[in-house]
Amino acid sequence: MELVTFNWNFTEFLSKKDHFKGSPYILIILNQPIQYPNNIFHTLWENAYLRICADGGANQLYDKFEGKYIPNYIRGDLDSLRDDVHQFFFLKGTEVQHVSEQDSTDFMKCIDLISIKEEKEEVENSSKYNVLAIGAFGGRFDQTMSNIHYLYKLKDERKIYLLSDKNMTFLLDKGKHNIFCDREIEGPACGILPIGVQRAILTTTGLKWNMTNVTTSFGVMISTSNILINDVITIETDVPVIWTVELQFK
Ligand SMILES: Nc1ncnc2c1ncn2[C@@H]1O[C@H](COP(=O)(O)OP(=O)(O)OP(=O)(O)O)[C@@H](O)[C@H]1O
Ligand SMILES: Cc1ncc(C[n+]2csc(CCO)c2C)c(N)n1
Repeated sequence: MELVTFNWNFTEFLSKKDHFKGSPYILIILNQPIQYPNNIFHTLWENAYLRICADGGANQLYDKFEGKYIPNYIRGDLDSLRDDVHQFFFLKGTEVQHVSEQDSTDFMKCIDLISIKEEKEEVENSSKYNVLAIGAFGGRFDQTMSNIHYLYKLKDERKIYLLSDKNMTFLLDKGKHNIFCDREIEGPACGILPIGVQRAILTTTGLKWNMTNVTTSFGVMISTSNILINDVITIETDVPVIWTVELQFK
């Protein structure tokens, strides 16, 4: 059977607003310090169709930029959102949504909001918004793993890019992938992680250590500390795996 081909181009999100031709995306700000250079954050913010803070993500936005950027929504169980930040953004017109349910994270609650809006706007399945979630990796390993878990849960729904200032990560579903890299920003280090699967059979091009029908599996062999050597990386996988690449903003 013909394998599905997917194309990925993260750096299109970094083109200046007037030149942005990528698919529309929604920016979710998670609760980790915002450490991008200001111009990079500004571009990610400006290019986004909507901006949502997951609970304490609003504290990070407020502390870093002192109210220069006003999100459309703050959503979560609101156990991390500070009162002063709540009050400030509320008065500036942000819609603050309290969802008390304790079986999904604030990140997932933000994705739920996107689905609710898409349903209302009658967005077709093929045009669902991509998501760029910043602050996805950091102190707590359970939070980091939960963010990755949602890549699996939502893989048939939309493209989700998990970001920190040092990493960019997304899920490669079963099939063929062309990953277009801007090596001024992405790499050199990268990895392909067979998380959530027994094993993955991988074939790659564009890496220093390529694989041809290699079985990778935790406890046996996984490809980490690999190196980008082309601007286009191709990866074929028989099951979903995680692609991760380091970022360097100069
Ligand atoms: N240390 C971390 N590493 C990675 N992601 C994080 C971390 N801390 C928070 N996040 C992300 O930010 C979101 C909002 O986090 P926040 O700290 O405001 O709420 P929380 O109550 O600790 O988390 P939750 O209720 O979602 O479990 C989380 O859902 C998660 O996706
Ligand atoms: C088996 C199981 N483990 C942990 C939690 C707790 N939990 C999961 S997500 C979340 C965050 C809510 O903002 C919390 C508290 C649960 N419900 N079920």
